[in-house]
Amino acid sequence: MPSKKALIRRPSPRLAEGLVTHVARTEVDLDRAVKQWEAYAEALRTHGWETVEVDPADDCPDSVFVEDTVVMYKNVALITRPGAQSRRSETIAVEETVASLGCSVNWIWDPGTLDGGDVLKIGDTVYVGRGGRTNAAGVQQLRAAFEPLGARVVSVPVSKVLHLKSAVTALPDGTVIGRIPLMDTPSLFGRFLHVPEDSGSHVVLLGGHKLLMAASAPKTAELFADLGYEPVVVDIGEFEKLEGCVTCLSVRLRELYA
Ligand SMILES: NC(=O)NCCC[C@H](N)C(=O)O
Repeated sequence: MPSKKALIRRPSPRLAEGLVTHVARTEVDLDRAVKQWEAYAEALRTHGWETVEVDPADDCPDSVFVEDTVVMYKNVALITRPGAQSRRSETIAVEETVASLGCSVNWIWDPGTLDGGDVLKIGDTVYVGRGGRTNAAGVQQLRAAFEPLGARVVSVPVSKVLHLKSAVTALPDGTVIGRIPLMDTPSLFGRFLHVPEDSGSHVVLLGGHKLLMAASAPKTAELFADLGYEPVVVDIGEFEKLEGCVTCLSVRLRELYA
């Protein structure tokens, strides 16, 4: 049965210590970040999503990026084993939350590593980025978890950005959107639309024609509006300083049976 729940996680007081890999570190304003996170959560609720807060992990600077800790396929929650050691304990409370919501739970095990930001689902095709955070064993374990449920798993090399979804996401009709210079192998994706801004590559599908997008991509928002979509714009500038994007701040649970 379709559900509209979205996991979110309050920023840690140590957010400013979050990892940076492909960008230079700039100072993060925690108060502003908390306000941006609250507005992000409000945007989800305004557009019909019930937000479910995972207990905060105050000692984990990157815990607000909850997407990296769990991948949903149907009603199965695959608890990840994040590629960055400092993020491993983030999964504990996430597992408790998804189990309490009635998900079936599965896990990525050592030696596998996988970040949810590397997983892009388009219908039953599950693209997985093999890059800085997700290794070959993680890809194999993802296949083993989801292919028996009907998924077709396509692995994609990622070397230029943090995660696969730092470079590409998809519109409701399945068109992949992104920036060719950020992609290792654009030819792996079928229908592709090049967007004018790096952060325009990221959309969260809110339902219908609504796309949650970052305020830092105004030209892309204009392009999508012109294509008949309805951009819902949020300022996530403090999270972008840590290589976060709109996708990584929530996990939508659409097929719960509870
Ligand atoms: N899925 C995502 O895009 N996650 C962003 C994670 C950013 C965090 N600073 C990290 O490096 O892990």
